[in-house]
Amino acid sequence: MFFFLFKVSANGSELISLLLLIPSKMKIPSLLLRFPRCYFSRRTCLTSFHFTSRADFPCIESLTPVHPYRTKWICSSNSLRRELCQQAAPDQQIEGLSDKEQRLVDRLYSGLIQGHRACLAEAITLVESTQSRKKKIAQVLLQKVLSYHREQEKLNQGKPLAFRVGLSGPPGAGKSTFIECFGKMLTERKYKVSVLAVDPSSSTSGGSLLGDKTRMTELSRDMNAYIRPSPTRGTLGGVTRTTNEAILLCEGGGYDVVLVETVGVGQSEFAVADMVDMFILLLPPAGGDELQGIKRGIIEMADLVAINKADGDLIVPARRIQAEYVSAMKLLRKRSKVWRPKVMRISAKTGEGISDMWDKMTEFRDLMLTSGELIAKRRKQQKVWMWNLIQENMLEHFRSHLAVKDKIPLLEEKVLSGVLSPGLAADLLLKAFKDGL
Ligand SMILES: Nc1nc2c(ncn2[C@@H]2O[C@H](COP(=O)(O)OP(=O)(O)OP(=O)(O)O)[C@@H](O)[C@H]2O)c(=O)[nH]1
Repeated sequence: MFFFLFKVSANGSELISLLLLIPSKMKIPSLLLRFPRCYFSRRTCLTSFHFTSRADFPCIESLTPVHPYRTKWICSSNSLRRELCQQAAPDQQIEGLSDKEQRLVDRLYSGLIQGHRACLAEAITLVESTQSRKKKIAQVLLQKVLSYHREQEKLNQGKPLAFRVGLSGPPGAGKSTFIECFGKMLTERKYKVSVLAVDPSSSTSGGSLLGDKTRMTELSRDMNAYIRPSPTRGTLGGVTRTTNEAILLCEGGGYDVVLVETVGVGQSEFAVADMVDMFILLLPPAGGDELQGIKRGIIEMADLVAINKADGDLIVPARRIQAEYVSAMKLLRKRSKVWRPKVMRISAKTGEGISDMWDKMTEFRDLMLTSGELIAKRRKQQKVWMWNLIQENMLEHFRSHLAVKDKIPLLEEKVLSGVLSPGLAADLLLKAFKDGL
């Protein structure tokens, strides 16, 4: 037997929340977990569900509150259960999952939004899976997390739940030292921080540049931080899919700042710039020659350039590099009406400038938010995400299609030996694919 409490607004028109009292050791009924508009956080013996409007639950139309915070017992578990069953939106209904898979989704979803790190880790592993069945389960989970997101953002007056920050820089720029220092500063200020390290090298070299366990040792022990290396299987599409989804899961897990780290010498940072609110480039105090690996385009994407290691003997070169970047960035095309990219000096080792950098970052976020640019950017990113996924899946589908699979090596060989032009080979493959559809 459960008991329900409703909290209503002063004029009675808004249902603020529904509290469901469940003994702390009792399992949350899976039916409630499945319902897309149910949100809960277990507090000792209380589990609360938040709804945005009374319209969500017509059965309480007759409720007349006398006090803004008046609570009222309203119905038994059975009547709410009936209503939940009727209201589950068709697009949210989970079809084709076995009971076991359904239980997995429910468990991960409930653990995730209650902030359990183990569930977040398991959920990210699920979205990273390449197995088609697991991919399907992951999509169901993500859909639930997305609905949760939407509702939480509504409750937050439309403001995004988390600040998504991309961080890139060449190897040795001091990224891990910076994240350790920056992350600790944020957790001390009571923020929850997650770090997703996108490491395109891990699939090809077998080793991991960013996933190294010795990096960020202090932060990884911090209960308010979550660090996750994210292998991408070498494809850009892999970065897009798994990282975007991991960001969403971290936000669902209640992380206020989601930091996405890339090495800065490949293509992945371009993909990452398309999924974050702010893109930061971390550079060592070194001149052009030493930074050859850094692509020019990356500098153009930066909202903030931080020249690291501005301490000791390196202060002078750091000042010089800062001045160089300030003038170089003046020549870049303006990407925002409210923000001009900044160049700052910091020292991840001494912590100097890190707090100022956070101030600049929040200034950026606030300006972008009030001007509407942040929301517009996120919307655009959703579209880019969709098309990147289509591109990736289409290519996979194309390569493995029976009509072309066997022809590919032969035609590639002919193109390599110069017998066939690339254009003609592509036409032949595309025709075979279309005919085989
Ligand atoms: N003087 C000084 N050294 C620093 C600073 N930040 C990092 N370092 C040093 O720079 C070296 C590289 O730092 P990391 O944090 O490992 O750099 P990274 O960018 O994560 O490098 P990868 O893991 O190779 O990508 C280490 O020896 C750090 O001690 C800084 O602010 N000042």
